[in-house]
Order: sequence, then structure tokens, then C-alpha cells
Amino acid sequence: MILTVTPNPSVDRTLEIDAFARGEVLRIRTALAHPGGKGVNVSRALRNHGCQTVAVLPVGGAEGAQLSALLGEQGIAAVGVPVAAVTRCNVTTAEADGTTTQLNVAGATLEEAEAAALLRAVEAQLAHGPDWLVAGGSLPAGTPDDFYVRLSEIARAHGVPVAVDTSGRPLEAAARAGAADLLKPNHDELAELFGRELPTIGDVVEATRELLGWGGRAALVTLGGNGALLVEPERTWWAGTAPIVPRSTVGAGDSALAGYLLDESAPAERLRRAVAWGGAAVALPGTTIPGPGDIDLEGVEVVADPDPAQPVREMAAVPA
Ligand SMILES: Nc1ncnc2c1ncn2[C@@H]1O[C@H](COP(=O)(O)OP(=O)(O)O)[C@@H](O)[C@H]1O
Ligand SMILES: O=P(O)(O)OC[C@H]1O[C@](O)(COP(=O)(O)O)[C@@H](O)[C@@H]1O
Repeated sequence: MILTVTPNPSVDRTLEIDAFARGEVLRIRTALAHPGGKGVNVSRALRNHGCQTVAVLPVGGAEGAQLSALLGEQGIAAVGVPVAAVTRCNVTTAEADGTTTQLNVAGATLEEAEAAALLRAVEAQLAHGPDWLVAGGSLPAGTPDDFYVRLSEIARAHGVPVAVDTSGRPLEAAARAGAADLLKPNHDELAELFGRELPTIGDVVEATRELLGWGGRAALVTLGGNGALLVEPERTWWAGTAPIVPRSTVGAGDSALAGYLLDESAPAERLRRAVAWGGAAVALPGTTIPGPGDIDLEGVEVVADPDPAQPVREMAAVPA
């Protein structure tokens, strides 16, 4: 079983349009609503592939009720912690040329007692001995930056390894404390953490090794359309697909993380699966999360110890 926690979940609303034009009246081709938030999506991806998972999340107001209902429809085992603030809605525009623009709401305040209730709900699930705790997404207002560090201490006290997928100050807090066995930054998040551009594979690997120096067994660094790097203390693998025109990139990172976590196969195979699941998510509308029928493992190229001089933006598999 894989346990996920999403302190700042969302009802993801996607508006599919031909092209964005500021200041104009735009006609929506399709409007979609999906459950959202990083841990929530990891649970959705795992569940789609028959893996047992429980998602813990705060839920509040009408949107919280909608989120719970959407999760119920998808058969996701969820523990909703009732909170006063209304659950946020993140809005995405998805244009016909593949441009995805996300408008992510900060998320209303999680009161101290509510954050404590969320931690208790996670702890109750940790007693069932999950294979991983996945802590994902931004933190709502009022939550201390080291919230994931505290969660990790609780998980580790139960002997459960922790994967963290977040950004900004919570990422910095978790990384510097060595709180995650696995970190999943994307290219921009890693660059922001180190305050420098990381244009080549070597730059990304060097920064990631610095990260692992603070603690952690591995990092999955996703590179958008340029695939992903799996960095372990001694070895590195790159994997990618041939270019895909996205329908919506929302949920790609979460699907990739779920693909990596699914089982304990060899690192290169886990990375192949991560990239296949991420690529599959990109081809699906809104925050639709792929299932087995969407995945093309063969379309993923995996390279051990990739050339450090290669520019990240040139990385892609050769189309078959
Ligand atoms: N435009 C794209 N074309 C092909 N694959 C993509 C594209 N965007 C994302 N992916 C796949 O999804 C994974 C996660 O995407 P990324 O955008 O890096 O994560 P995040 O959503 O966390 O920012 C990538 O490693 C890649 O496998
Ligand atoms: O918590 P944040 O950083 O605002 O991100 C939340 C958003 O990210 C998502 O989890 C998607 O993340 P990825 O695109 O990285 O997979 C959405 O479902 C959600 O709206």
C-alpha cells in the first residue's frame, strides 16, 4: 500500500480553448473537473494500475465535498480531514497547440489544530505499514515550511520511507533536513532551489548530487518534454520519449512519480515507467491520470550515465 498526503488539494478545472487571447471573450470548447493535488494524483495513478493506496487530505466547503465525490467516483480510498476553509479550485487553460497554463490558488489557511488533525490522520494510516508515504504539493497558508519535515519524522518513526514532491520553501526545508528518501523536483524547482540556471545534464546531475549530500537515496528530476533523470549517489540514468504535443501537462509529474514508486524493480526500469506514465498523462485532457491502456513503455529510451555536456533542452528519444 502507498499512502499519500496532500495538504493543499484542489478541484482542478480545465478549460480547453483554441488559443488564449488576453482581454478577449474566449469560447470554451470543453470544461473539465478532476480531483487534483500532488498526493491525490499519485493515488489516482497507482489505483488505475491496481496498486493499493490511501489518500489523506483536508476537505472543506462545497469544493471539498465535490473533491470527495470525485474521488469516490474513481474508487480512491480517501481519508478526508474536515477543515473550515473551502478547498481550492485550480484553473488550467489548455490550448490547441499544446500550451498549458496553470492558475494555482494559494489555498485558504489550514489552522494549527487542523494541521495537527491532518498529521494524526496520516499517523493512523502509517500504523498499517505502507510501503511509502508520498507527501505532495504546496502548503496552504498557516502551515509551517517544515511541515513535510515533521511528517517525515513521523513516517520514519514507523519505518516508512518518504517521497516528497513540492517546491519553493517547503522543498528547501525538506531537502536541507534530508527529510525525503526520494525527492521529485522538476527542472525549474531544482534551479530555483540552487539559485542558478541548470542548462546541461551535467549541471542538473551536479545540483542533484549536492541535494543527495543533504540526505536521501535518490532523486527523480523531471524535465518536462525532455524526459527525466534518476540520480542515485553513484549512478545516473536519463529517459525520454519522442516529442509529444500535449493535451494538458497537468498531472504529468504526479503520474511520473507514481510510475517510479509502483514497485522496487531495477532503477532504469522504474525510470522508464515514470517517463512512460508522465508522457501518457500529457496526452490526456485536463488532470486525467493514465491507466494501463495508455502506457507505452517501449516508446521510452533509457540511457545510463548520460553525457553531462548535453543541453537539457535537446534531450529527446529518436522517434521510432
Ligand atoms: N511536453 C511533454 N512531452 C512529453 N513528455 C512530457 C511532456 N511534459 C511532461 N512530460 C513527461 O512527464 C514527466 C513529468 O513532467 P514535468 O513537467 O517535468 O513534471 P511536473 O508536472 O512535476 O512539472 C516528464 O518527465 C516527462 O516524462
Ligand atoms: O500544490 P501546487 O504546487 O499548487 O500544485 C497543485 C497542482 O498540481 C497538480 O497536482 C498537478 O501536478 P503535476 O503537473 O506536477 O503532476 C494539480 O492536480 C494541482 O492543481
